[in-house]
Order: sequence, then structure tokens, then C-alpha cells
Amino acid sequence: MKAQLILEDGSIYKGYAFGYQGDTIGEIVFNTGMTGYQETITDPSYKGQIVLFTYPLIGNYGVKKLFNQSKKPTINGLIVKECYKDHLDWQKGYTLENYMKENKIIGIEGIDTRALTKKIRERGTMRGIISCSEGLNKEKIKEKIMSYQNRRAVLEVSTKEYYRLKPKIFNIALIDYGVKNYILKSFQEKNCMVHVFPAFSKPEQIFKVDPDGIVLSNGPGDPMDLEFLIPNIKKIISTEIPILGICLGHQLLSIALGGQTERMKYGHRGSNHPVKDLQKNKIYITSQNHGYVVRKDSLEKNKIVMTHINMNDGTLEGFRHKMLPILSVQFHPEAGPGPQDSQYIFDDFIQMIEKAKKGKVKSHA
Ligand SMILES: NC(=O)CC[C@H](N)C(=O)O
Repeated sequence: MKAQLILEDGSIYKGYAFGYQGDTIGEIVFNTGMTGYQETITDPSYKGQIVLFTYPLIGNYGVKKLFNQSKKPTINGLIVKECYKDHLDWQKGYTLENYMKENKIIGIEGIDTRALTKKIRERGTMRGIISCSEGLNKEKIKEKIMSYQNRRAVLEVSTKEYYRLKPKIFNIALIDYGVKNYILKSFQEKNCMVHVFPAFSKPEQIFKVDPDGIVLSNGPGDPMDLEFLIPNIKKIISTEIPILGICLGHQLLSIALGGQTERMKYGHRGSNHPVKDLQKNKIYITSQNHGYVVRKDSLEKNKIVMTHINMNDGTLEGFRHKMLPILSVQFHPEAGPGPQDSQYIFDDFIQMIEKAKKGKVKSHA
């Protein structure tokens, strides 16, 4: 079945429908990962976005429950050059197309994804519609695209109720803004019991579990849209309990510490982003998915030390607080998908917790 992709600048790309059939709208973002499509489409930080994969063949190893980053995908659509549709006997899971049908995810294939990515790199991220309908009214479509907004998606992807994972040595409270399963898994593997709290939880509820450390998770949307969560984060900071911010959590933490975020032209999404750890003087290949970034010049230099920068564009990738036990990264140390290079961030955080427990905290920078 024929389908078309219409962008907010009026350009039209013709292709074929795959997955669930119908019309869908969203912000189009490109991901440069060569593998890991399943982890990407189930990552809640993509909520409300249409994901464009630059790798030309997607679906060639099917979909297996084990790799899901959340219960179900919350992306608004998928754009690929070619989707592999044959069933894979060895894999006993779904084909990507069947998985999309079951989860009502609309896709378009046969698109020149290279040309489209180049356009987004020049023009910046754009909104668009994937449609299987014919004879669309151009004006109406434009109006629909321009009025599309992805506001407060965090509240839709965050857990509705508190839950906790298996008991372990350290007690971690995690605020779920749209957490990926591999973050929870990474903590479990490092002997941490995780208590998961809904995004809007009151700090007092969190303190009740007597956490050794608090994690602010990844999540979708613009951090500036979540200003109502900042007073809670400020209260958490004031307790001096060790905090780790990841991606959206890092952005919210920065705002609570007086920093500012801004929208990037087309963001960082993929499993191959080089980041320099300025303290170790070493470069790591990281997994990333973000469209906003903390402005380097907005950080208060007497309080904050910049610890990581992006090697492609020099943007901020991480910081530590000079007096408080706070560690924060823009990239995804849990990877999933992507190389495990930066798992040491979890170890650094656990070390910070151990130090805080021993009461030896003097300098955290
Ligand atoms: N992965 C994330 O947490 C994404 C953070 C934020 N939604 C952004 O796009 O910048």
C-alpha cells in the first residue's frame, strides 16, 4: 500500500506503508545506530516522535521481549529505507512488522533516508505526517502539522504507581520520568535495590524508603515544560543525599541548580557518540538520545565542574557538583542499545554513595 510523508516545510516523500496502517503525526528525529532498533523504539524518551533510522535495513533480527526498554513502544511512527519482513525461525519472537501492528505503530518504507536526514541536519528537526490517505488537503495538513505539540509526555510514560525491585545492598530511589529498563537492570547488577517512583512524587514520599542515593531518569520532551517538578528536585538536592541525573534527569537537575537548557538543531541520537571524560582524559563511545542540551555557560562555575564534553560539537555531556554528592550525565551510561563503555558512571555513583555513607564527604569534584 502506498503512503506518503509530508513535512512541515511542505516537502513530500513517497513510499509504502508497513506496520499498522493509518495516519500519524510527530516530530521527526533521526537515529544513526546500526543495530538496536528495538531498544530505540521502546525507549520512552522517544514518546511522541517519529523515528527515522539512517541504517538502510531495519528489522533483520526481529523483535524479542528481552530487549524491550519499556512495556510497549510509545513512538508515533517509523521511517525506514527497507524493513525486513520474513519470519526468523531461530528467534521465536516477532517480526518487526508484526510487533508494530500489534502495538499500532505506523511505518513508511522506501524513503531515501539519507536525503531526508541531510535535510533535517540543514533545516533542523521538523514535524511531519505519515499518511496512507489519498487526495489530502494541503492547507489542512499544514495546519495540523503546525499545531502538533508533544507536551508533558513524561506524565504519560512515567509509572502510575510506586514499585520496587529485588532487595540488594544499596537502596536507590529512582524518579521515573520515562526510565529505560536497562537503567534498572544496571543498578540491579551493581547490587542496588531500586525503588521506582512516579515523576510527580513528593520528596517526602521518596525519603520514606531511606534512600542511599537518588536517580533522576531519562524521559521525553522539553525539560523547560516540566518546571513544576523543579521545586521537588531542589528539595532533594538540599538533603545532600547523592544524586545521579541521566539525560532528562540531568537536564532537570541542571535547571534546579540554576542552569539553562536549549533546543538543539537536530539533537544526538545513536550509539556512536564520542564523549570525552575531562577528568580521566579519555574518550568513550556513548549511546545518546536527546534534542535539548544544558548550556555550558549557564552553569555556575563556583559550584559546578564540567566533567564530560561531546567530541563532535563540544556540547556539555556531564558535570559534578563541587560541594554536594551530585553526578550528572547527558548520555546514557546503561547503553541499550550501544557499547558498554560508560557503565563506569554507575560505579562512580556507587562510590559516591559509599563515601557519603561513611560521612567522608569533603569534595565531590
Ligand atoms: N533521553 C532523554 O532523557 C531525552 C531528554 C530530552 N527529552 C531531550 O530530548 O533532550
